[in-house]
Amino acid sequence: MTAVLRAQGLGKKYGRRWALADCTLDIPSGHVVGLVGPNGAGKTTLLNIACGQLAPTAGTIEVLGDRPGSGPGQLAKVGFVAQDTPTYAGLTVNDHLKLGAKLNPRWDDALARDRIARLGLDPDRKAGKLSGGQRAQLALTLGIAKRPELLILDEPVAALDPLARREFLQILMEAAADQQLSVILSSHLVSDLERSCDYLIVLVDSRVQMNGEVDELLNTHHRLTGPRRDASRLPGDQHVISASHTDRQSTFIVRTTAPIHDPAWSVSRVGLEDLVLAYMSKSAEAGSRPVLEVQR
Ligand SMILES: Nc1ncnc2c1ncn2[C@@H]1O[C@H](COP(=O)(O)OP(=O)(O)OP(=O)(O)O)[C@@H](O)[C@H]1O
Repeated sequence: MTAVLRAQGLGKKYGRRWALADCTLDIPSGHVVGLVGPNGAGKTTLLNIACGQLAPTAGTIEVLGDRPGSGPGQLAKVGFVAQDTPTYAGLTVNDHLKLGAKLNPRWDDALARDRIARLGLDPDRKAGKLSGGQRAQLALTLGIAKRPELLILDEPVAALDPLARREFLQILMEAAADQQLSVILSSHLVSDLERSCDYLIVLVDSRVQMNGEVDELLNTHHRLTGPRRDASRLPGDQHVISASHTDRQSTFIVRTTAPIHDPAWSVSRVGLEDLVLAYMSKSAEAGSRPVLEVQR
């Protein structure tokens, strides 16, 4: 399957500090990809590089087989909705659609107008007079009607109420299914990503800590609970992601593709949110950063 994004040793440095370091990813097409990580982890940096707005300091990146922003053909294939879902305050909804039609060679006007009608947005209303949620929906409509092969969204739901968030993600998932669109979406809200994404990247402290298809990640991570034991006594093929102990009991989250036969352990599945938190905690313990607060 073609890679939607392929990065090798990708990095971006501001002054002496790496905003993104040694990032190697190979994301197959046809996925809704969730990108999660604490504030300052490097998510926006990665997404800005992927859409061609930032040049990397190190490494290579290909998006849909080309260097990001390498020409009109590549730009037409990639849609980007930036973090603050930018719209032009002085232009009406209708003006935005006309602008979209002018600027995008694959523009689907019928789709754009249908979505605006479904959302109940007044075409004559200026974007500056829309609510934050309505502006986000307008920005998403522009992104979808551009008919890109890849739509990149940087925290698009941050300002939305829970219902608007759900509707927004619903529209996104419908578009991904109907248009065979690949999506990369950053968010702090793991529960939203759990509902909408089938591929996950966890980025902490400028580095990719975990990435892969959600089903595969859930199938290869296990919570082991049993009599207290040191992590060094676990089999070598059980990679320990997190460990906690009481006087008598140990709980580990491990990653392994091998079956777990040890009868001392009670083995259970790990939910996506716990898994994300385990990787974030692991990274926070290794460094000095606080763990991200994951909101519900
Ligand atoms: N223009 C810039 N100049 C200097 N440093 C920057 C610049 N942009 C980002 N950084 C730094 O790079 C790091 C990564 O920032 P980035 O915006 O990519 O993180 P993020 O994961 O998107 O964070 P958030 O969740 O808060 O949006 C941070 O330490 C940030 O301070």
